[in-house]
Amino acid sequence: MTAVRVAVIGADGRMGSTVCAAVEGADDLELVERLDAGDDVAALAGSGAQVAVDFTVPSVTEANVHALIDAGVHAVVGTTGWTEESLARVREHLAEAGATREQGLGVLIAPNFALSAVLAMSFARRAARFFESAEVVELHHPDKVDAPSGTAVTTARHIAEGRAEAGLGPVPDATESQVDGARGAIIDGVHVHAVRLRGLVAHEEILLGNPGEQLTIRTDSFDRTSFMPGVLLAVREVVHRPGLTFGLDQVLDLG
Ligand SMILES: NC(=O)C1=CN([C@@H]2O[C@H](COP(=O)(O)OP(=O)(O)OC[C@H]3O[C@@H](n4cnc5c(N)ncnc54)[C@H](O)[C@@H]3O)[C@@H](O)[C@H]2O)C=CC1
Ligand SMILES: O=C(O)C1=N[C@H](C(=O)O)C[C@H](O)C1
Repeated sequence: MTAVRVAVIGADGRMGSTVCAAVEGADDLELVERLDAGDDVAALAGSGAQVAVDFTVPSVTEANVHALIDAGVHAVVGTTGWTEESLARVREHLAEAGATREQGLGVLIAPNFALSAVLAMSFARRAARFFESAEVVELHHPDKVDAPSGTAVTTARHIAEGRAEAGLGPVPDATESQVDGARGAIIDGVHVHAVRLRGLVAHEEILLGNPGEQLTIRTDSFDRTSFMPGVLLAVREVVHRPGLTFGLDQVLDLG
């Protein structure tokens, strides 16, 4: 068995360092490069790396992915901050690169690699059509630089899709006046609230309400090792998935 050669970008960070340890602990993977701020991603072209894992910051991750496509290296990305527009640019770049390569390149971007979070998002999507109200509360460590979390943004979008397919209108809300931000961010019509608290890692509650009842879907990552099985699965899968894959649910066949 030949090991898949892996590079990690953001290797000095909380997630990147955990990914390096996980790759080193996997018999079928080999850690060949650790990159962090100031290193040249384009140099991976000659490094022998087959897959690069990016856990950096929202402001640089898209540029890293384009550099990886140019370098002919598959990408697994956990960094947040992706929009419909930035995803479309990656899709287009991959299509261009694929046309000139025998086997197309794969990019797999997932807002959350923890199984509990992936399932929570999937359950929320399925439950959304049955409830009049839906709100998302995400809770994270205070060193996180973006809010709301990528997971919460994706969860809100899934809920909005489920509601739209069922023909549900806006969530009920009689608020006429508020202190700025009191009702959270509104993403596709779904209110999203962000808590930052020392001691937390990554948590989310999805609240779904009807007259006289509530469904709460909660996911907790108490430790960054919770993301590692998903990251390693993505590394093994991305080489067989040309084009852009968004969300680990696609790999797990959750729909
Ligand atoms: N998809 C998922 O399951 C998860 C996603 N995340 C996301 O991953 C990202 C990183 O999170 P953390 O590791 O907690 O952050 P962190 O701040 O601990 O690590 C980021 C690392 O990226 C490095 N970096 C910054 N600019 C760079 C550049 N241009 N090139 C290379 N490296 C660069 C920093 O020096 C730092 O070492 C965030 O967007 C976070 O939301 C975090 C946990 C799980
Ligand atoms: O910054 C983090 O820590 C996390 N970021 C991701 C997000 O924004 O959704 C995933 C997880 O919530 C941890």
